[in-house]
Amino acid sequence: MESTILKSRNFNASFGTNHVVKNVNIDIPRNHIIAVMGPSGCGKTTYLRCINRMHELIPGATSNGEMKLNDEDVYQMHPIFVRLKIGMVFQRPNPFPNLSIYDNVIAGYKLNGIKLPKGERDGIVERSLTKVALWKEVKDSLNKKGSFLSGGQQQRLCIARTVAMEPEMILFDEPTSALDPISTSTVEELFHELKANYTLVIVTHNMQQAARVSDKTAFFYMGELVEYDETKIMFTNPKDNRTQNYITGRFS
Ligand SMILES: Nc1ncnc2c1ncn2[C@@H]1O[C@H](COP(=O)(O)OP(=O)(O)OP(=O)(O)O)[C@@H](O)[C@H]1O
Repeated sequence: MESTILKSRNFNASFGTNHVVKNVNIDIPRNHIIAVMGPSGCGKTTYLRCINRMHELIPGATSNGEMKLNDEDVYQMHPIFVRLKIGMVFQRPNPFPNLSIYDNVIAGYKLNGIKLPKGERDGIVERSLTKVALWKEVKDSLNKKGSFLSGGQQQRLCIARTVAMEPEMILFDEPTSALDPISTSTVEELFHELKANYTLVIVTHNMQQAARVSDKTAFFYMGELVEYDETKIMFTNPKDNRTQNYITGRFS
């Protein structure tokens, strides 16, 4: 049976007096891919950053409402623990430029002061790079800097860095918008493989991508979650006129 991993109730977020996420109610099922789409400035990224408590890092940013991971209140947990359980991958691949590929994968452990025996570290590096289909490409150059890789490989390295921490959910903020079409399709294929072990929430401006990769789609408009349904339904038979207008390109 489908179980809910993340639940928001009446969730709001603001920057000072600018109320940008309004009363969002959503249930995200485990091991699903959720696409979040909507016009520029509608609060997609802000909502994503509320899920793993990154929003509060911005001075003047506030939020309220319920956000539960496996029925535990995310806002009662230690934020570092939340960010380990709910990893994030950004628009531009951001490997640490001075670290080797190997050290990039285990960077989360080092940053959190977690010391692991060499054998365990080696295992994590190999498993994480294998999960993102990068192991074969880089296994003989693990000591090279991550910045030597192509853009698409760098993004997969960033995903490996997130996966290495064994999160339950991974949030992606326009993860392929800086990539060429071939790298984009490699990353999209990867989403399907990652779904077996993780729940993915992907903010994307690319409607074709949302249609190709996601199980469910959430449409945001002016801070509200206007519609949230099976992706097939969202793209063929949306219930709200605003969703209909957006997917037919009447506004962007
Ligand atoms: N750091 C910030 N400080 C103040 N206001 C911000 C900040 N980041 C975003 N905003 C404002 O919050 C609103 C929502 O922005 P957000 O980035 O969440 O939208 P978005 O839907 O992700 O947009 P885009 O698709 O363009 O990335 C916008 O009005 C934006 O100007």
